[in-house]
Amino acid sequence: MDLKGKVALITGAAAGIGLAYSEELLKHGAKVSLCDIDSDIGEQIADELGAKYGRKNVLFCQCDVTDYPQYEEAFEMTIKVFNRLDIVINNAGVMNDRFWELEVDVNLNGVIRGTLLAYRFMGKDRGGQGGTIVNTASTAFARPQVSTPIYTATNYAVVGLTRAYGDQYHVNLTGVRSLVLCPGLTDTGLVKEIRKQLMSSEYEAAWQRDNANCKTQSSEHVGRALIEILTKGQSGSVWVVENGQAPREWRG
Ligand SMILES: NC(=O)C1=CN([C@@H]2O[C@H](COP(=O)(O)OP(=O)(O)OC[C@H]3O[C@@H](n4cnc5c(N)ncnc54)[C@H](O)[C@@H]3O)[C@@H](O)[C@H]2O)C=CC1
Ligand SMILES: CCCCCC(=O)CC\C=C/C=C/C=C/[C@@H](O)[C@@H](O)CCCC(=O)O
Repeated sequence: MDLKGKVALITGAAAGIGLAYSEELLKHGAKVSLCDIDSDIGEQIADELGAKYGRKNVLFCQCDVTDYPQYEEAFEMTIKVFNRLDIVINNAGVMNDRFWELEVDVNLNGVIRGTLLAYRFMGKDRGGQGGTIVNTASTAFARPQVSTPIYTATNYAVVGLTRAYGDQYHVNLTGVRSLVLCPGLTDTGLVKEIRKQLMSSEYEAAWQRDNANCKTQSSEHVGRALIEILTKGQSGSVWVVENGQAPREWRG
């Protein structure tokens, strides 16, 4: 896929994996709409990336993915500024099973909102030009993270959503392809104080076991993997990126 001149909207773009996706897309000539709930860091990142890759190529939209009207405004603003939309990356996520309703609202409902909006603004059946949706899930969908059952459930659901919408039936109807990228343990700010992010402090032993054989990879590695997946991923495909290795397609 030639990314030059393409426009991508990325959620959770102010930090971690979303930021790495954004920078990699800019390096490949795309324009990015950085969407994040955190406007202080978001504006700062947009300034930094704008200085590096051209101010006209970077936009920041303050947006909470749990709030449909805010999310809708981010789509409208992106299209108003860049005049097109080609790629939607539903990446914003949290990991805290103690606040499980919020976790489900961000990690699953947020992806559903972003997917419905992507079809509305890019779907050929709705007057759009078609495009690509990339969802971020986690390797926890294939190898349950025992310490965080609810976080694990949201990732299962996102993979199911992507596979169903990724079917050729929806591609024929809308001209929109859907893919899912599942990173393994990645060095970001998702875990701040693990003790407070598990449902019970007794789950800490399970957390240690969950991660015992994982090699932490950088978010830049996941960013580079996105470009490979965008180039060769068929609609409905599921991509695992873990231990700093090249992306591999998961076939069940
Ligand atoms: N770090 C890791 O080891 C892994 C992360 N993932 C997934 O990758 C995605 C990104 O996570 P990381 O970059 O690691 O986390 P991070 O915490 O570094 O970045 C997440 C970003 O999302 C934003 N965000 C949080 N709630 C939001 C909301 N309601 N609306 C809009 N933005 C919101 C945050 O402000 C932050 O900028 C998540 O979906 C996570 O589940 C998947 C597998 C492994
Ligand atoms: C085994 C399944 C891996 C699934 C990966 C996830 O989706 C959840 C990972 C969540 C957060 C990862 C954060 C990584 C942080 C690193 O900076 C590193 O500090 C982690 C250290 C682990 C620990 O504290 O024991």
